[in-house]
Amino acid sequence: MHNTNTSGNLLESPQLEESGTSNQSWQAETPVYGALVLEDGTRFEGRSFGYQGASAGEVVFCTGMVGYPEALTDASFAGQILTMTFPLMGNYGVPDESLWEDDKIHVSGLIVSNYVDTPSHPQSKMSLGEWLRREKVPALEIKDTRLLTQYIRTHGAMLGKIVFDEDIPFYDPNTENLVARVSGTEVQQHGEGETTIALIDCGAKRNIVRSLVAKHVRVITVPWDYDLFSPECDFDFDGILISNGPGNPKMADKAIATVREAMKRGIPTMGICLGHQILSLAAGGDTYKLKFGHRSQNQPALMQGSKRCYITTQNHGFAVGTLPQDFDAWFINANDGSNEGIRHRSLPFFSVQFHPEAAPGPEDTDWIFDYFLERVRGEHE
Ligand SMILES: NC(=O)CC[C@H](N)C(=O)O
Repeated sequence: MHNTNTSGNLLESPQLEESGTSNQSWQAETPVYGALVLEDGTRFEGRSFGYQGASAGEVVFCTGMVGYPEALTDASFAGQILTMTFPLMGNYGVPDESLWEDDKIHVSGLIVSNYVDTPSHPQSKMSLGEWLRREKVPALEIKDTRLLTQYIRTHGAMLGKIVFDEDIPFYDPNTENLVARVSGTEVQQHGEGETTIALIDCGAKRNIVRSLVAKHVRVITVPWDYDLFSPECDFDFDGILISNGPGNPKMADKAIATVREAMKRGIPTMGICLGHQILSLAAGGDTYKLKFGHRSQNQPALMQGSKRCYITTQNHGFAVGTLPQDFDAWFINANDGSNEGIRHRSLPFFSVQFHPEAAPGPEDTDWIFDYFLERVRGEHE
């Protein structure tokens, strides 16, 4: 067990300073300190710049340089304490909600090395700290995020908690059906077009809908447990897209059952991230938990049968291990060889572990949506 102070040195015992009143701003005269405590007792002391309230979850790290507004509002991070490894966070503030990936922050907590409280960007509406305090999400500046990241890389994914004066129990988000918590509860229509895609919302990033609507598609978003094949479903659709989402894919049983039925009926179906895992499980494959996951905007995905390597946005802790029968690996992660996509040998069923909608990150794999739409419309040879 180690303890670190704000300069990353190992300490003998926790050195929590006296906390001030709740929700103190960064400029407060008395800085507020808290600690990130890992499940093995390792402790990182840090200055608070978010909400002053304890929070527990799984500690993960993201090596992207930018994109914190998108990451914080990505529902796939629900139940997770996110560590940003790039050393400066907050410098471009927080944009208007129309640029977020959902209408609220989903991370359980945020850990950074250096927090910048004076944003400089024409689109900034508020500082990162102000946003976190407003949404009651704790955040610490622990300085040595490298030590924390190396620790997780060495020991594997870990539970953790951000604490102030009061202790709380650890919480494992992967034992709960988080998809049910973040999925929309209503059927919603977006955009206009001759092609209709039913989007199973497991915590869908908004850029999935934006990307499809920009391609003149009508998108009907349905809750994760909606039965697309029940007589009560009063709309027609040409293809199904399964979204990203939080937690262990095996918890999303109703979505898995819907996708199994869709494939039985031969309906063109595509999955993104959690959707990739759900499609794989529905087709008879299996998933497992990676040691520490892939979270960044520079994950290399090698397209099988070619020399192409796409630089992709990713945010996942689980992966597809056993491939379903009659499917081939479509993409492989160049860093660790794990699966990044599968494709049925003859039918229009396929999925990718990375995010073709990006947000944040490179738009290089936006063509996957076109690939899907061509198959939905029967335009491919
Ligand atoms: N971004 C996602 O859809 C994440 C999928 C899943 N929750 C995982 O961590 O692997």
